[in-house]
Amino acid sequence: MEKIRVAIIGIGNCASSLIQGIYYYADKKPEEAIGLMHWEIEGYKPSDIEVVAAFDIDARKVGMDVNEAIYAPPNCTTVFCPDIKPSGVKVDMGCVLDGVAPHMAEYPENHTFVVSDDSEKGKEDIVKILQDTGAEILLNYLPVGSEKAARFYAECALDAGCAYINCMPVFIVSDPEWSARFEEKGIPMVGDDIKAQIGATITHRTLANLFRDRGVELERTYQLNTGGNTDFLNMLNRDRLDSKKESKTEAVQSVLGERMDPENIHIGPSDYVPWQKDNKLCFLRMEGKTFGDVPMNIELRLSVEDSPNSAGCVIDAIRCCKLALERGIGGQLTSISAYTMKHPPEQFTDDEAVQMVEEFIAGERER
Ligand SMILES: O=P(O)(O)OC[C@H]1O[C@@H](O)[C@H](O)[C@@H](O)[C@@H]1O
Repeated sequence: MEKIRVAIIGIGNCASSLIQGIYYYADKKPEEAIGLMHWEIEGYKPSDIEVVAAFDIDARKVGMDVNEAIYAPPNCTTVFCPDIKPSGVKVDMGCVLDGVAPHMAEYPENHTFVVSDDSEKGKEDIVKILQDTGAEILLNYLPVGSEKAARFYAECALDAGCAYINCMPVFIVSDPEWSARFEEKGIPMVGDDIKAQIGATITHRTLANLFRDRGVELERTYQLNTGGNTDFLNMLNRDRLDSKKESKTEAVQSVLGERMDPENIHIGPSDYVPWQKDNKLCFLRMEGKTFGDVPMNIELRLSVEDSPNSAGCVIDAIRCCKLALERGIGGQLTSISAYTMKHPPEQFTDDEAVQMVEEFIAGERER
């Protein structure tokens, strides 16, 4: 099978889980493969993904082989595939822009953040690397709040002719102007903001759907999230959270039909607890009224390792993106975006999205 050539921006925990997964599933038989939504997508297995370029700005990773950088601090996710051989792909210094929150340098030792003193790359350098390495897909794992950097790399993807998968909450794929530019060039895009396999968002959406289907009005709800990875540390800076909150809230609101009064819905990252490392806890409460106007509520606590939970969706987004490249489809990929992203171009229920993805894979729907 032909390889799917991917370039990654941000070699943090999410990239670590994804790359570990590529190797982890390589020597598995389909019947042994646990944790995948699809073993094969039109013949593409997880191990058909190849990382051909990598960008970061942290001195602890730049210059290192990408297969070693995935275990370097501050990465702290579970290692389920140790001792991966070097790939020969070095982590290149990227472009900083707003990719680092100012408070990052102030945090405890394992998070002490030092920007590499390698010279920053400009757009032309990055486009050249993408072209020289034959990258077909550019995967964006920048930190929440990197509005300028996310758009900068999207421009690089456009110039290099690479598909763009946007795993974080800057609205690019869901923006019709950006999508039109990608469509014009025949380049597909998937986004925005990854929705984990069994994460806070899909759990909250599923329960909201249940309330709606069973005629129970959801009157008040919150979703509080804590974690100890760099994502949660970064999100201590409230100024970086606008699009994150919008993405997460809209993902739940969209299932309800009627919009809730913003006072009655509170969803967002809530605190950084260093010892939790990549373990994310989500505390959910939903209050409603059943038959006869009688009140009820649900309290739920979800505990997941954040990054493998994200990789389980990205592994399918990459393979669907490859199908679009082969089929010459440019612009927003509606079905896989609705299935794997919190803020897709168009929201569908998760049941509808799963069906749409199967139709897309089978070639029965264009996007
Ligand atoms: O649990 P949710 O709401 O689906 O969100 C999950 C994802 O949200 C993203 O914003 C994080 O960067 C990922 O690490 C994470 O897996």
